[in-house]
Amino acid sequence: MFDFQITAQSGRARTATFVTPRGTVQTPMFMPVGTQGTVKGISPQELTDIGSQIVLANTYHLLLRPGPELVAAHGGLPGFTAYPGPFLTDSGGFQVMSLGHMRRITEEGVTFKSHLDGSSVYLSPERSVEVQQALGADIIMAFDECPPYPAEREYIQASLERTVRWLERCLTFKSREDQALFSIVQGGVHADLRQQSLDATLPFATPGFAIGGLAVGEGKTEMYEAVDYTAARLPSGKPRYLMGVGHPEDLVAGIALGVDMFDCVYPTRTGRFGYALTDDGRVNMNSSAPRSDLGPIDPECDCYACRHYTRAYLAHLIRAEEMLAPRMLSLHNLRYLHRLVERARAAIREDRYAEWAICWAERYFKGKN
Ligand SMILES: CNc1nc2c(CCNCC3CCCC3)c3nc(N)[nH]c(=O)c3cc2[nH]1
Repeated sequence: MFDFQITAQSGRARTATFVTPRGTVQTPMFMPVGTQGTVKGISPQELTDIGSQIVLANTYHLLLRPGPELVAAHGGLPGFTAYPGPFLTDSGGFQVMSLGHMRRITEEGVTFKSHLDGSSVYLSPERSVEVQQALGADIIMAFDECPPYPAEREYIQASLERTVRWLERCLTFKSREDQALFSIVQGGVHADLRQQSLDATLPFATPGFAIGGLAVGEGKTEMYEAVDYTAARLPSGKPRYLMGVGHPEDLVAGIALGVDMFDCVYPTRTGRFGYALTDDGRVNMNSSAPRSDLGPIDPECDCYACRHYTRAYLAHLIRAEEMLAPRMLSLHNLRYLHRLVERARAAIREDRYAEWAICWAERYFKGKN
């Protein structure tokens, strides 16, 4: 179980298969985000049709509503959502950080106020693992702290040391053998703190490792430098998961640096806002130009929207505030990212990833200044 086998390599980019209890997946992969047990507006059948493999859900949100007991009563997330999985759940650490003022962090854990009704909620390494075991995901995440950006070096260092102590508590408490717990490397944008987090985290030899603490407002250069440094020092025989990333160019760059797994709300969120991803950049479907365009969003895309609808029809739906619009743009954007990583995997297998990535980027950024 959780066997990770590299099948091809091109520079630091690699393709691999990863065995989970609910299916063997191909990496590099993009994982759609289904915060509340649904990828907003997209059905499980549609997710499968567009090539989704692992879907994410969130401990924080599902703990608050409907509660882990109800999900467990369905046999876990697959029974609850009708998506067969595999599933990955985040530990709630990030969401608590992003709640800002509404939380208090101690060595024991974090107390925060529910964003739903203001009630006091408590998360700790043990409670996070307990909830994730009840939710029944195939991959669960260590309860960590993702420091805010910017943050003092001293804070980042103290935080990463606590995150390692929390990791040990997660592993001590964990009782299910059919779930892989991934540890999370922190350290902000400081190479020496990244190294300290690596030195303390690697000995736990978890089935996979995540690069955390990034995509929180630091510049792209700082993010890529931290990803470059960390990914190169994670074991090559285990999956590397870059949390919360990202835009198409971030996936292409991350794969070049040896990252295998990505998640981000971007494709679905920007789709709901009326933006469509293409190889020529992002298209604003809210503007006037698409209204008279009888072509598809992307002639090279095979998704339902691109096979059935013109840009003009979708622009009409947006202006009419019809719910099919955000659904179809989200579906297309997810398919775009799945196709992007499918093409990346093909380029890796042909050992021409660098050439493919440069060619993709030249076209993608041609329209942008
Ligand atoms: C967007 N940027 C970003 N996201 C991060 C996330 C969240 C990743 N996405 C999770 C899904 C979103 C809702 C359902 C699960 C991070 N998560 C953790 N635990 N630790 C990070 O350092 C961490 C760091 C992150 N940076």
